Amino acid sequence: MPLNKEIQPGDNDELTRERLQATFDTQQMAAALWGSDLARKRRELAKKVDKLTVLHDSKDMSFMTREEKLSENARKVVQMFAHVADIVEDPSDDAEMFHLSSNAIGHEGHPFGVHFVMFIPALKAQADDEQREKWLMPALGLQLIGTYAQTELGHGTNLRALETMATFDKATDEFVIHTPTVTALKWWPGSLGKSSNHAVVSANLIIDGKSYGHHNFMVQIRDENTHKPLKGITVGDIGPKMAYNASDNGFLGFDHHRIPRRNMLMRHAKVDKNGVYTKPPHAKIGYSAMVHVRSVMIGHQGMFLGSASTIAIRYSLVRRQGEIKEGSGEVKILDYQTQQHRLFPQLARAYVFMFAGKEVRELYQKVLSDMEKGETTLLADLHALTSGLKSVVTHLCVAGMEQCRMACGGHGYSRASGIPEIWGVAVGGCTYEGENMVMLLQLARYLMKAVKETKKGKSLGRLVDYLLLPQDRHSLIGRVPQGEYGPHLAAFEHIARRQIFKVADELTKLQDKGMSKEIAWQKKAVELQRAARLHTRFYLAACFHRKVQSVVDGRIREALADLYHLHLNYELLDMVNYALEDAYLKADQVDFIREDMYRLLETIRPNAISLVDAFEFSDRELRSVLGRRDGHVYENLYKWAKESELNRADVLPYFDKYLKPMMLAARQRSNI
Ligand SMILES: CCCCCCC/C=C/C(=O)SCCNC(=O)CCNC(=O)[C@H](O)C(C)(C)COP(=O)(O)OP(=O)(O)OC[C@H]1O[C@@H](n2cnc3c(N)ncnc32)[C@H](O)[C@@H]1OP(=O)(O)O
Ligand SMILES: Cc1cc2nc3c(=O)[nH]c(=O)nc-3n(C[C@H](O)[C@H](O)[C@H](O)COP(=O)(O)OP(=O)(O)OC[C@H]3O[C@@H](n4cnc5c(N)ncnc54)[C@H](O)[C@@H]3O)c2cc1C
Repeated sequence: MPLNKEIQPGDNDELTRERLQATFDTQQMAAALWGSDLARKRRELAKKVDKLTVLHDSKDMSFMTREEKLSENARKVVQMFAHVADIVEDPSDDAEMFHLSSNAIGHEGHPFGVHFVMFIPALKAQADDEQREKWLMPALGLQLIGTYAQTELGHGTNLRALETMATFDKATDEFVIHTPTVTALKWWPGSLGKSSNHAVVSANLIIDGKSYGHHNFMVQIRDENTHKPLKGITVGDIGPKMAYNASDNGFLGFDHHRIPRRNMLMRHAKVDKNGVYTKPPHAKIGYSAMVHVRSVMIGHQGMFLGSASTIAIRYSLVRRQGEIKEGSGEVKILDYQTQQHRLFPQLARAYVFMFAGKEVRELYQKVLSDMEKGETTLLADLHALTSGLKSVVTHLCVAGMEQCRMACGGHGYSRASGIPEIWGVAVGGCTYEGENMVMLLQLARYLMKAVKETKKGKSLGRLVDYLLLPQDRHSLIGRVPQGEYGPHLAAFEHIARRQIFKVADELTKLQDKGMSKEIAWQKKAVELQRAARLHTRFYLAACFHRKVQSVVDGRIREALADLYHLHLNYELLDMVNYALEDAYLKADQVDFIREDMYRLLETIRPNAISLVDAFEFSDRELRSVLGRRDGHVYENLYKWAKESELNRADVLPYFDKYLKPMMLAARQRSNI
């Protein structure tokens, strides 16, 4: 029995030979990646979706208009819910449902795109028991379609400047929701434009002329039967985007639209019928739906990068181009060192992002259950961690995916590769749920507070305990036996700690000279976001370490350790300037890291296909001609191109309309 479980009769021989070299069992590696239970469920789920033709794409989405895409994904999402009980074991398991959705629908969006990821989490965390009964149950039962309407045309980041008003009218026991200016129009909410009939709307709470800041309100926006906007509501689609075009991101305006007082989500903050306001236990508890998405998107981004790596690595084993030794025949492009250097670090990142995604989800669940009891101590840690991870992971993912695309040459640029669409979806993550730079500065704020605590000999939290440790002056990389690469991990720690203390000292110096805290912060903002990035990259490396240590099976641990060690080398070289600044690393140590990285590229090469097969992405979910499991790329690229709408006739009307008359006239002129 081959260790790589993806081998099937009829596959491209090149890929089969590659798969036979696996040093580990791909299903066991899948269990390490997803957890054994989820890995099994994913496998069974993909088989079931294969059999259910109602869940299959009616044609390649690349050849559809936006309206066709919306309609196609509405059809499939309805079929998905109709069959959900036969396909998944636990419909309340986000991971299983995400896998079902990737297989059946893909990543271009659908009418329930924000319903499950924000609308329901907002209700779970912020609605009181009576409100949960009224909206959460119907929302879970698909009796309504919800979205999360916070961002406005004029403001997305600075939530304190949101303009939408919710003015309490004591006489009628209602809130009057109003959009006072064009910049106050809600702008961007997913599935708002044409699909949703309910929205959790962020608006400034105003009681007796006093503003209490923005709070969340449940607003029905469309009639449940006719789907027409309700009186006082203007709603529509904001138009095409870079990608994600099966989602109708929308705009929304209110003209003194009235809702009952009890439509304010009142688990934490409350307004009674006399207009008496009760503060929530934590000022930012109303931000929980954002924190929810930030926590799930880490793993999702890892999967996007994993998909792009799968496509590029499989294709690089099918594609032959050029000779390494003259006369010995063309080589697979993955045999070029440059190709391995381009792709294997992306593969390693995909693995660690998925591991980090799992860790951060566990922390989110813990904070959520604490919040249920009114306990909010860990909220700041979770906010700091998710802010940093969200920013670093999305940034590295899209940079990595772009490497994957370029590594596929011309065919990578074709939508047939599947990479342009997932790249377009992933890059949205750099902006949504808090623009990356802004969120890095949120983490930096936490790190600066942590430095203050450290100076008192205390730790602000588990994530910053390392700030209390003394700083080594010189790295031991290459000076002691490699072992588990402890000195490498220590270098990540050193670089992060040094940058964090350095910028904290610089801030203090500026303030000591009389500069205000805010202006000093501005002067050091670039250095602050660097500190946040380095801290997060250390967290990721440490997370990879924890994962490798936890694996019991020797073959899996060895293959995973190769990826981990490559990750350490590659990332350290990427930020080596920080280690050279204080001579922590010497030039010969940098050479040592480079040479070890090249050695690891060669070690990983025979396992490359098995490491991507272990993600167990089905062909249906990859939606890529280049990344097909069976490796039959060329004949299918030709088949795919023939589907292009431009090939419906040999001659298209624009030829007769424009080109032919021009050429005729040119010929006539030349005959004169
Ligand atoms: C998975 C696929 C999904 C695809 C669908 C995608 C759907 C996308 C949806 C969206 O994009 S919804 C809209 C998301 N919008 C944002 O993310 C807005 C970003 N802005 C903010 O989050 C905040 O405004 C801010 C940048 C965090 C700043 O907030 P604010 O000005 O109110 O606070 P500060 O003065 O900066 O900080 C005060 C204090 O509060 C702490 N804090 C801020 N946020 C949180 C939080 N979420 N949880 C806990 N604590 C928080 C902050 O750290 C400060 O603490 P101290 O330093 O004072 O202790
Ligand atoms: C695909 C997609 C889906 C979305 N879905 C939703 C949704 O469902 N619901 C919803 O409410 N919103 C949604 N959004 C909106 C999204 O949350 C906002 O676009 C995002 O929070 C950024 O806000 P902004 O657009 O106002 O950018 P801006 O804040 O205007 O940012 C522009 C630039 O200014 C910089 N900047 C801004 N403030 C600061 C600062 N304090 N310090 C330093 N630099 C700063 C930023 O870093 C950035 O470079 C979605 C957006 C996208 C792209």
